[in-house]
Amino acid sequence: MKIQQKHVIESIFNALQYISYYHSPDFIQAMTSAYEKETHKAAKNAITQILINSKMAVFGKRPICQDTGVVNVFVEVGMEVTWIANLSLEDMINEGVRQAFTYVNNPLRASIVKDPLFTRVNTKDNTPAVIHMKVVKGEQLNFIVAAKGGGSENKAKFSMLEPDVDIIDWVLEAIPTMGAGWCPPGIIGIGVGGTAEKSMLMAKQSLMEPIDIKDIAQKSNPSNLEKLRLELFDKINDLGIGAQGLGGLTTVLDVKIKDYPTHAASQAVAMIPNCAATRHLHFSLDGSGVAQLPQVDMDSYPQLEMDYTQYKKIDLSNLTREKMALWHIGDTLLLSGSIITGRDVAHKYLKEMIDNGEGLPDGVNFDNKFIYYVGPVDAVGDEVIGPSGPTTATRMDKFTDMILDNTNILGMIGKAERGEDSVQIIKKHKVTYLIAVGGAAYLISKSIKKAKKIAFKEMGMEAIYEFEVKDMPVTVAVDTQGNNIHSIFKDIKIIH
Ligand SMILES: O=C(O)C[C@H](O)C(=O)O
Repeated sequence: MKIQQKHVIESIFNALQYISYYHSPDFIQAMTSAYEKETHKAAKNAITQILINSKMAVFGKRPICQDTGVVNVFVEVGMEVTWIANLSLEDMINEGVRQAFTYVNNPLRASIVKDPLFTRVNTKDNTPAVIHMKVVKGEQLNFIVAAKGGGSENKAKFSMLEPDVDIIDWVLEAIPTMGAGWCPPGIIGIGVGGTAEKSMLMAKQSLMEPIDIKDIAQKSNPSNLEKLRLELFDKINDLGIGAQGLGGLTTVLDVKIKDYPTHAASQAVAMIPNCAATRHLHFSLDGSGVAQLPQVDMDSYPQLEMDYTQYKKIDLSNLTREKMALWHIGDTLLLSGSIITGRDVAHKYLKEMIDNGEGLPDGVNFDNKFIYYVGPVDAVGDEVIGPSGPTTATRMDKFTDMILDNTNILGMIGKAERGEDSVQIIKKHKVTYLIAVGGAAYLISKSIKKAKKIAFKEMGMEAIYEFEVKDMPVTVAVDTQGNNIHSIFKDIKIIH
């Protein structure tokens, strides 16, 4: 049967919409068992939010995470496939991406910028996808469609090791340098062998496999690669990094490894983490129509609710530095009041304006406010704003002194650890750094009651908003005395 272009486009569209709000059942199962065994309070709270958020996303048919990802597609093209098409396969895939990211009922966040070295202009529809094709025997197309978050992709590692270097040592040294910006608990994908680029590709491909480490552990006769996976799984979790880097029992839900023959002189090793918003879907097209996507059994989600009794309510409109000085790391708060958003590009522009003597943009006033590092998904229907989880604060470290020296800000809200310099600046200014849970974006968005763009309005996800929040759940990560909840990373050079 001939493969029809419209079936490819529609299947890609459906797959991307589907994975924007469905975690796969293996992921839910693995995260649920991480929840059940977690004994560290802060980590358990983060996993609880991730699981509640995941279920809410299904009911709302809205993205699990505001970072709806860069689209990665792996396609196997059967040698006997024939077509009814006038676009190239690459163009068909990109058309599916365009339609999925601009779909009126569930628009996803356009995160892709072109001309990455210079203008970095947003392509507005999240194209192009990163596509890998392989020609295989047969008469069908096999697709893996993934949406990979930027925070986890940023932490990819690669080394050309000497052949006798133990990769366990390399992995255990590299993992802490990734900090928490990759939103653990997640999955670590490793590629070993081949050439430099082949190892990277294998690391990414390995992340597309189902979570099965528990099954491997039950095997009476695991292969050498499986034994290595088990050893790495235990040793990485023994590092104690935990959910969101808060210290805990589960940092990884699985460790995947792919290998390939290599040059006698080489041992290429690549590692790519996948985050708490791991999203990928596999389907085939044989010419008979659009791919049928799996039905999800909602009973596979745990019955969890937020325990608001653990939280202290904070009215931001009458918060003072004296009151804030009583907060301690690990305190869980429900924020109500006005906060201002801003992420990478906004910080860059704010710095330029301050350096030029122009001051802050009209309408932006940080006095006694928190800045929230977020790039939201656009609102749809009667939503105030789409999913709005935190972005990696570590990238904003280089702006911390600029912001604190030039505004009367009370603190920052983001995710992951701050660098030691930022912690000292936070302490000097007697402000705080709060974290929201990366991977709980839809849940967080429900605490945003008003959202108004107030600066850089044409910059899509990089615009500055004023949010009016009611009971937004956060945790104190750096307090006014400079105590740091992410002290596990204190002496580690985080690479970001
Ligand atoms: O872009 C975002 O919203 C978040 C990003 O994926 C990050 O983890 O830093």
